Amino acid sequence: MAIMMNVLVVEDSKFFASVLRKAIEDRLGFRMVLAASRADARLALKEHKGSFFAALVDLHLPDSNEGEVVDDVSANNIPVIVFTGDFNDDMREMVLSRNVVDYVTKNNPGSIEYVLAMLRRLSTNASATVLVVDDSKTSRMQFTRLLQNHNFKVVEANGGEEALKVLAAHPEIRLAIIDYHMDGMDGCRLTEDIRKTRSRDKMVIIGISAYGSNVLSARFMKSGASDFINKPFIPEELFCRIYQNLDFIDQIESLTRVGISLASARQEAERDWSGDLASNPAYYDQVTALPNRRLFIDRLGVAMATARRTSDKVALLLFDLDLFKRINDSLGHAAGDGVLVEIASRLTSCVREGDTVARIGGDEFAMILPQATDIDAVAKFAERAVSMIRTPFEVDGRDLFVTASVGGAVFPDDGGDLEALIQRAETAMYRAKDGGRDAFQLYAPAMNARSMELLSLESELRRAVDRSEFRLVYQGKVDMESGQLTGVEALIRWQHPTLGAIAPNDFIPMAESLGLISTIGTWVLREACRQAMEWRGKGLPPLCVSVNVSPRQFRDCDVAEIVAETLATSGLEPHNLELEITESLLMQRVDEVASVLRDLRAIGVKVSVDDFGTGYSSLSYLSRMPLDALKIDRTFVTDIPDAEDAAEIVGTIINLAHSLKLKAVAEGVETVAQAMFLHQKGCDQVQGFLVARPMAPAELISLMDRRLLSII
Ligand SMILES: Nc1nc2c(ncn2[C@@H]2O[C@@H]3COP(=O)(O)O[C@H]4[C@@H](O)[C@H](n5cnc6c(=O)[nH]c(N)nc65)O[C@@H]4COP(=O)(O)O[C@H]3[C@H]2O)c(=O)[nH]1
Repeated sequence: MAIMMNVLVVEDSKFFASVLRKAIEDRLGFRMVLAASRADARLALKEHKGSFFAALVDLHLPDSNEGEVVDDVSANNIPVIVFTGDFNDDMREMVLSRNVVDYVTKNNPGSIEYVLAMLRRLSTNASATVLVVDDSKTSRMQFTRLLQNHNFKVVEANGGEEALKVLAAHPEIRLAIIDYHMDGMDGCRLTEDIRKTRSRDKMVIIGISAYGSNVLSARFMKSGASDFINKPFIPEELFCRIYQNLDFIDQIESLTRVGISLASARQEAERDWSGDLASNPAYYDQVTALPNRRLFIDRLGVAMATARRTSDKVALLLFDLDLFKRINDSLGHAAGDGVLVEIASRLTSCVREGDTVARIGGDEFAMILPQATDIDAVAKFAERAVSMIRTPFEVDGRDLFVTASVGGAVFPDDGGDLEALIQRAETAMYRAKDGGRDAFQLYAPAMNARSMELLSLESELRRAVDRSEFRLVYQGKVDMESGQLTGVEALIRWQHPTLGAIAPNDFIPMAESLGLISTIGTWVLREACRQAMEWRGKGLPPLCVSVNVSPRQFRDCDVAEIVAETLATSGLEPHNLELEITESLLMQRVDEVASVLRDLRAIGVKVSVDDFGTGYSSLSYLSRMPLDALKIDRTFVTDIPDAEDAAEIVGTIINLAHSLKLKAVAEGVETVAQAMFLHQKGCDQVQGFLVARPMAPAELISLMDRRLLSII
């Protein structure tokens, strides 16, 4: 079917409309259909149904609220670029929550050029087909939705074998996104098989995995993948990689058209860029101008080969920024990019000539230090780098604190080949994270056994759901005035057949990235409500039971509906159920989340914000959300009463909660001194080892009529 190259422009300024018409029609040769109001836009969508490949939408229109036209256009499956005057934070959040392709501020220099480049890209996408290979239907659907937002045509395959058949039937496919973990043929095998077909040597293949990023990335690249992304990722990262790779292949294709072979075309393309190497998107990250993952793998290979000849050592350091996603979620991607640029410049400033600093993933950096004979010096250097990252810096007028977990491994002592060395450095990095983050850890052989265990956990986690290997423990919450139990928090444990009880921090992130969290979360909710009713059946007083709900559950299923259904089935009164949500959820897709929270409030269920203080909540959002309590994060409670900063923060959160008419709950209370400080500051409830450890349901019964805390 021929694609009509029409662009819908919803714009009430005659000046901008005429500038855009000139640019879109004269320079790009597309037809522009203008609508000066929401009413006009609706008419145009009806009259020209199916003919728009993109829409440019101004948010300030005489007859609509911000966002309404975006919704009208998106409902017709047309990719939207928001093109508007000044943006404030609320508008940015609103736009991002609607999955628009991008937003552009009209008066910025170069904004028209940028819009034209995007329209050109969207028109090309309209004829480009992408293959998504994943054996999880939810993941496939998510990729498809994202790609269709950018105008790509998408075909899906449920596994390796099906993918090969689809490729044979669709020669037009230019790009494949392939998950690593699939039953039968894994993603790397599939990539190898695809590359064996001559006609597919120029296809872009992007490998995806939820776990074990750097080792797998090396494996994927060796199998012939063009790039690799770690799940979870932000859509911007995915599209940045897709476009960089498609652009690179376009350059190669234009060279091969004039008779140059693929290998020499690659060299040619590199030479072409050599004047300004750092802007070559195939090898350099476009945000920080550092070498990207592809060039990093290449340089590490060269450093190791050289060291093998000269009997030298090479140190590899992997940096993972702690909780970086929160900065992106809360402050926006521009602030996130600012942080990355600053970190890149700090890391670059401390290396010697011949060392490599690379950005190898969304929040991952790497350093290659050749001739690293003195391991103590490497460790000292890495610790200095960790403390440099920790120094606060200003982004958009705010002071931000970023920390990194760093793992190091040395060639050839810790690993004799690329894959092994990366895997060891990564294992050490995870150990630094597990140990409390903001630290450097050098690889030690004993770590490997644990990391191999965790890798194999992934497939077992899928099976654990069917085999009912989960159980819940309950931790009491105590009222500060009466000292009595007021409620319990349900905490999940995975009872692994050989490894024993596994803590949630070791598998919940994995469950989230594997798309299993909704199934697990629904089980937790049902089991907690059932348990609450069982206690009641034994004649115990009613207790409010709290359940953690991960942000992914809000995205993947209708939480309010599941809650209503569970309450109806179990018979638990709504006011005896509380959902604990994360602070970062409040900052994502604000309107959608607020509406689910309102539905929950209408049912009568309570909602509290967990780990409060670790994100960057905006007060305006907080006051708009129907909430019941703020739970002060354990990291602050640990440091009270002695550390002044923590004491101040805790006091402020308690006051904030009270001024928003919410309860303040402190978690992780371990000492009497902490409890006394919290009481003095007016905290309403406490939870922590001081009053009760998480325990099995039968044990909890003994606490129910005891005074658990006595402050005065
Ligand atoms: N050091 C110290 N620790 C204390 C103290 N009091 C409580 N804790 C621990 O702090 C965590 C409190 O839960 P959370 O902040 O909601 O943090 C939870 C929650 O975010 C998540 N989680 C647990 N169960 C579920 C679940 O069913 N669904 C989801 N989505 N997440 C869950 O995993 C996190 C960790 O859970 P746990 O390992 O059970 O760890 C629990 C608890 O055992 C104390 O005085 N000192």
